[in-house]
Amino acid sequence: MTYSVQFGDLWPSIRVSLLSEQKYGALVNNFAAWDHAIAELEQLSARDFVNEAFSHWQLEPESGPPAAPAFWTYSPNIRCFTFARGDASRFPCARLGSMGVLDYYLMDAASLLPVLALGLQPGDTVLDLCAAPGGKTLAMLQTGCCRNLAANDISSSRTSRLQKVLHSYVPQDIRDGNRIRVTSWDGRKWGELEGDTYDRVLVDVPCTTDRHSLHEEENNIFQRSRKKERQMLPLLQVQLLAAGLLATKPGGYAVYSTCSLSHLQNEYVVQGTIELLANQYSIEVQIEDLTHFRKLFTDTFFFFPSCQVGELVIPNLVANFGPMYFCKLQRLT
Ligand SMILES: C[S@@+](CC[C@H](N)C(=O)[O-])C[C@H]1O[C@@H](n2cnc3c(N)ncnc32)[C@H](O)[C@@H]1O
Repeated sequence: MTYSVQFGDLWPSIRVSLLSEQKYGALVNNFAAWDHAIAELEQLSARDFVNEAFSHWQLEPESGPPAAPAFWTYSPNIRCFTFARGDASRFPCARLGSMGVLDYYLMDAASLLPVLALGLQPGDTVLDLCAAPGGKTLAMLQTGCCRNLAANDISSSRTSRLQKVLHSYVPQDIRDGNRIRVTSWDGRKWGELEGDTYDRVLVDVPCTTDRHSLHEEENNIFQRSRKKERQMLPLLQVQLLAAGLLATKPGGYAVYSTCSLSHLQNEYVVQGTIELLANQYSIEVQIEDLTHFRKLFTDTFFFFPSCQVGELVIPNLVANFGPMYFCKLQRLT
């Protein structure tokens, strides 16, 4: 009922897509023999939507981002293969390669957009505040940009899943070095723990996980017994985003993301947090315009056309990715 009001004519199509099988992307593991993985994925007629979008932009700059430097603010070295629109093929399971790690990671391709938007640069110190099970952490590691990466999640069982993902995809010498730190703390306290510390912060918050909630009975967030928790979600999201921004260095960037369609959990949280930081901490935060980003990936995803801040990928039967909301913020002071 809420979403039919929020999305109007678009809702029936979003709804039927949410109820249908979702599409995946295969994130190529640069720590494996990636050339083999790419050859295999190309044989399946999948395409690397990230690099295809960038090459298309270079050939036709007038349809791409307004100025060349904007291009380089995307996180580099990420390769993710998807099947074309309308092609509902599935990827085979990832295989263990000669380097002892799996060759690709299957995830909702829209989940890469927050990582691409974060715009990692070589030598960055990075915080992933709500990291488990670790798809986005792995994507950030693929960029080769992280001088240090702190991956945190309050749930110890989910943190174990994150450790397993790292174990399966990242070689031991990189895991054992002091570049990756995995913790299981309450992210809401991060501003007090490590204020003004990180160049880039990802705040991929707990939400109503709309697609998942439609298909999974167990521990469903829409159960009557979890009503209070559900009502408190926007507050928790504001607290986590505020902590993420406090942990960001002045001049650094944070990306807020959810896999919910709800404006209450998306745009309202962003706007509420900006006000909170201004009023309580006199910290100024600016929202980055991602319109060019939407244009860049318009061949792969359907975007909701009327977001006031941030971008929202909406599920569609021929490109059944998302939902994924993301908003990029720069901490100015
Ligand atoms: C959407 S999931 C993160 C998905 C992850 N970023 C990925 O790409 O695989 C949200 C996560 O937030 C965690 N979480 C919930 N409350 C938290 C808190 N107060 N501090 C840190 N993490 C929290 C949950 O345990 C959950 O794993």
